[in-house]
Amino acid sequence: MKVAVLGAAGGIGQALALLLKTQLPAGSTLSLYDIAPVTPGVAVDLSHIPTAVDVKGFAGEDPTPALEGADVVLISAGVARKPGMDRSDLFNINAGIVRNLVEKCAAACPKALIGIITNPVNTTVAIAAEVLKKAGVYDKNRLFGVTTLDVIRSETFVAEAKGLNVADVKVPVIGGHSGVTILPLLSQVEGVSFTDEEVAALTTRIQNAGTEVVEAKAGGGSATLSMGQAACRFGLSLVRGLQGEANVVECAYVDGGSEHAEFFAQPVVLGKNGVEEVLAYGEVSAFEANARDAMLDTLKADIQLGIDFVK
Ligand SMILES: NC(=O)C1=CN([C@@H]2O[C@H](COP(=O)(O)OP(=O)(O)OC[C@H]3O[C@@H](n4cnc5c(N)ncnc54)[C@H](O)[C@@H]3O)[C@@H](O)[C@H]2O)C=CC1
Ligand SMILES: O=C([O-])CC(=O)C(=O)O
Repeated sequence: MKVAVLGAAGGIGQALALLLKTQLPAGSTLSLYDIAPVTPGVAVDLSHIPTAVDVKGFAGEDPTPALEGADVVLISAGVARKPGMDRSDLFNINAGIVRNLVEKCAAACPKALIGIITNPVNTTVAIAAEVLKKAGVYDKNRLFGVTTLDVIRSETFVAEAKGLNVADVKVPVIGGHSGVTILPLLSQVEGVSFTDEEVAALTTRIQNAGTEVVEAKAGGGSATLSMGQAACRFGLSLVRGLQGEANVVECAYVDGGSEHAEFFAQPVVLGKNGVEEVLAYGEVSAFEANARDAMLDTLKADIQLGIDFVK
């Protein structure tokens, strides 16, 4: 199994690379790429960790050598938020970065599963899809917006609020990955009930959790370590699916035929070809149905921005 990380010298990229070096199946190759010249050094550093995962590092303008033969590509290349910025403020720089990198993926590894971490995810995934369509290699089952951080935050905050063992808490998160488009389905958490006030407060905290980190880091960037963990969980799930493991389920932002929008985060079963099955997200509360309907104009506008950028 070959996993490529693009943006590998960054805050997320380095954390993710470390976790993958220690957790990918034996015999895997971890391929690190970033424009930053330090990247081969990051690979040398990781290569001294005694696991059966081969690490290679590439820098410079062209990611192609890092991408050849990749089964999974995780993209975190781009700029991160500073206090006062919204994720959409990253569009001007990150849209072009994602477009250029996905063009290279289309040429070098057209069958790879691609996970987009770079913000604004609601838009960058639409950009990636358009680029792949233009190249004639688009397969909707192989492209993912990585929204796992919203899931792990929800699990953490619910366990804290209710005094639960976090390992037992599962929270589906649907919609997209910014502000009101992030919708945790708290009504589906097993074994607990929440008051209306708790639902409102937890939902708002989960939606603003990225900003919580941006403000706490006070100009030093956004979530990197928790995102490294989230991307590792998602990347390992992609690998487990590719290896034929059954019942690998994650929430992800996909082109899954949703009635709500062209791209929508919801639970999917992962398999040998990426998305094996898009699962219905099930019953929702009245609060959640309202929040879902209220987000759709924002989500659709975010998606259209990405489509228009490439067309
Ligand atoms: N999906 C999600 O849940 C989350 C997404 N993010 C997003 O992830 C992105 C990366 O965040 P960080 O790692 O904290 O930023 P960072 O600034 O620490 O790292 C970004 C890396 O991308 C590299 N880069 C820039 N242009 C490149 C190009 N054309 N090709 C290859 N590499 C390039 C930079 O050299 C840098 O090493 C941001 O857009 C951020 O908003 C952050 C947290 C959560
Ligand atoms: O908020 C940001 O800019 C980074 C991000 O996507 C998150 O932490 O969820």
